Amino acid sequence: MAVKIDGKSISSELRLSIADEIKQLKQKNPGFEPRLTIIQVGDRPDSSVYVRMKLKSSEEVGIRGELLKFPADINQEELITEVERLNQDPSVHGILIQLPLPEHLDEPLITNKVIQSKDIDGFTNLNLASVFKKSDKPLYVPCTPKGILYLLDHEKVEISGKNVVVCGRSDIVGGPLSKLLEKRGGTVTVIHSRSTQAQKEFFCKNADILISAVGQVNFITGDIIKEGAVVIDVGTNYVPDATKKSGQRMCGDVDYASTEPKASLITPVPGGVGPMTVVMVLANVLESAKASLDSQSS
Ligand SMILES: Nc1nc2c(c(=O)[nH]1)N[C@@H](CN(C=O)c1ccc(C(=O)N[C@@H](CCC(=O)O)C(=O)O)cc1)CN2
Repeated sequence: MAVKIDGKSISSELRLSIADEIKQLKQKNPGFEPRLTIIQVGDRPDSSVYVRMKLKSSEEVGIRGELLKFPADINQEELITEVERLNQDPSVHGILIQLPLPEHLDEPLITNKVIQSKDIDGFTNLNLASVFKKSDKPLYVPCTPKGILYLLDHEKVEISGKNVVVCGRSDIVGGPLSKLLEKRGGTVTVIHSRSTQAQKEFFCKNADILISAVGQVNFITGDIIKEGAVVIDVGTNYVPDATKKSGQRMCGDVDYASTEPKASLITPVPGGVGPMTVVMVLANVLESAKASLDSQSS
């Protein structure tokens, strides 16, 4: 039986320590006020949930969080003008563009408009380049990969020398995460939409650490994992559930029932990686606000 990695309680501990640090910085530096601006375009219910969680957590730790919400049909130039305005505002330390954006908007182009010092999601080309450069360190590690690395370190999981499989190659999770794990000494294989079933099974069966971020229910089942593997589930999928008021239930990519008995450590969904993503937004905003404080005093 696996030990469950409790992302909810680990993120709560970290949130408390962030709150404590902000409180002390405010005492020493009157006027210090970390500030996060979130841009949401449209009304996707899942995005609204994540945005609310980020704003609520910001408030809890002493970060001033605010939401700029735009209609789904906003014109691209208007949105870019807003980002550029926030880039120029010295009181804003973090700019977060909630993804996904509506189809007509060029997501890579828009996320890349955020000035690097406020790119607390870590999605700009400059920041991602430093994730991929062997000897470089990114200014901000993207929040979900940062949360996963924190969980692995918290549970004292050795990465160096291990077979690590990352399922998914998105710009938000799989892409940066696979590189960060490789930088930490893991031998990393990426499984993606063009991988064959045979490749998927072969590599997963040999994985000491298996991370799934594909957004597909039951993508990982117990029969394709190695005995004792560490399994990290990044999936946020919804399946119909008549017992729930909403008529649906959240689940990950991993079939928990068949995987948990073989794994050594496993993250649940909900309550695993998701809460870590939110707390890492706070951690990155705090880093940005501290950097701006340092630049004022030097
Ligand atoms: N600009 C960004 N957009 C998106 C990101 C991101 O990192 N930056 N990631 C995802 C969604 N996401 C954050 O925005 C996110 C997903 C899930 C959770 C979470 O805590 N989930 C809970 C369950 C929540 C629920 O009840 O619905 C859990 O897993 O326990 C937080 C953030 C895409 N967009």
